[in-house]
Amino acid sequence: MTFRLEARHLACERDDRWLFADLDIVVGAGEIVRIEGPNGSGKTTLLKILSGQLTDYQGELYWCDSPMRQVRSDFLANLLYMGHAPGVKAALSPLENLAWYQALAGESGSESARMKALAAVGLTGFEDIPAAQLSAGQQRRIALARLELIERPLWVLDEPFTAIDRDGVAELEQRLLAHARRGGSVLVTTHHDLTSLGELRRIRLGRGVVHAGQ
Ligand SMILES: Nc1ncnc2c1ncn2[C@@H]1O[C@H](COP(=O)(O)OP(=O)(O)OP(=O)(O)O)[C@@H](O)[C@H]1O
Repeated sequence: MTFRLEARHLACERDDRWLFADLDIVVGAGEIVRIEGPNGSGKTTLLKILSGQLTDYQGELYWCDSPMRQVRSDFLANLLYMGHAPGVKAALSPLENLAWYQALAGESGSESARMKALAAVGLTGFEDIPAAQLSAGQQRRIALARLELIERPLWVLDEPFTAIDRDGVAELEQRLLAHARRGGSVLVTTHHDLTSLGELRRIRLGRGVVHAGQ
């Protein structure tokens, strides 16, 4: 699996303030890259630009060395994006939510695969309970089950550890590591330490000042 997401001279302005400017990013197979910065520094905005959800920016995006606008559907077929809200339908059970995610991804999948994914995130026994009746951490775990269920090489994860307990954080860290070791890559924002992942590539955003680097 070889692939490469690249941003060149990326810049984005909000309310007459540059969130970042002249930002160069390359993410290749097997890499975990952490986007850092204080609240309001532009992490979510950057992830939305990199995942093709926002177009009001300057600079160029490339997927596997081709301009993004020429290969957008190929890029999206390789992307799994998780926003900072869990994106769970409250009236649906965990099993139904996973079927919904699969439908959105253009996949049908089997119930046994969905059960396995829910077991992997600690939701065995809760498969048929409406998500509205589950805790915030359990709802987040439904969303995280996507990482088990839908195979995509590039993960873009905005605060995936929110509401997750300590054991869950450790498990998710290992999941990110395993994905990178299999040749996948991860772009992640988090306020957690991620100590078990060792030295990560970091991109630091600051208030109106850009600190980009390894
Ligand atoms: N659609 C929008 N219109 C105008 N301003 C916006 C919009 N979206 C975000 N902003 C502003 O851009 C700035 C960056 O927001 P963003 O959500 O990217 O920050 P963040 O680093 O992810 O913050 P946090 O750590 O709090 O999640 C904020 O000041 C926000 O108010």
